Amino acid sequence: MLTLISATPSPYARKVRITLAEKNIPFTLQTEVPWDSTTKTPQYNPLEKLPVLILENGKEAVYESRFILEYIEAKYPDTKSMLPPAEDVDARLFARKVEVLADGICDALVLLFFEKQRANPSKEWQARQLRKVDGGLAALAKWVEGRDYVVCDSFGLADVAAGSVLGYLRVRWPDHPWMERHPELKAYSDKLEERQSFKETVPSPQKISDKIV
Ligand SMILES: N[C@@H](CCC(=O)N[C@@H](CS(=O)(=O)O)C(=O)NCC(=O)O)C(=O)O
Repeated sequence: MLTLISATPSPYARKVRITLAEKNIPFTLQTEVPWDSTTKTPQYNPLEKLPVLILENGKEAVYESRFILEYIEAKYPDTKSMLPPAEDVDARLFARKVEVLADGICDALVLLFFEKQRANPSKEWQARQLRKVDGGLAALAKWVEGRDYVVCDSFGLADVAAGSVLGYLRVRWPDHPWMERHPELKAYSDKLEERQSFKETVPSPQKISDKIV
């Protein structure tokens, strides 16, 4: 069986958990704190990041969430596709563009999270990351406006990625004003959180024991 190394707050890992659930692909969830020395992640990913998908042989591993999702789509063709039909090239590329934007917002949020923990956090660095978060959310809000799903009016990869970053904001930045600033994003996120695959993967904070910054 597949094993997914995940962490409770991880928006990147949530994308994979949601996708495996939507495709009804069974897997074992291995929850870790990638920042602690106890993590097994480096044994499977030299970049020491999760999520990591450990394949059935227990040895080979796939890492980097975008690639894990591409791998799952390619290797499990009989499951529900998370992408528009192959002939709709532009829609498929747009879905991946939404994932790039959503992941980029997550990247800036992670950098912001750790900068705030430094002894002397840089105001300029925090401002730069927050600009990326706010700019990314504004772009996402435009794509989502008035729609239930971002691409081709059906649930797919773009919604998994967009829903994961919005769910991450709920947990990691409860005081970020994105819901007031973009009510359409809030409505969109609320609807996604009603899906079973979202309900069973709600993120939560983790306790990091090691000193990392
Ligand atoms: N681009 C990567 C980012 C993954 C990532 O940053 N994972 C974090 C955990 S979390 O932020 O998702 O909770 C990690 O393992 N960090 C450990 C490290 O960077 O050494 C992906 O999409 O998989």
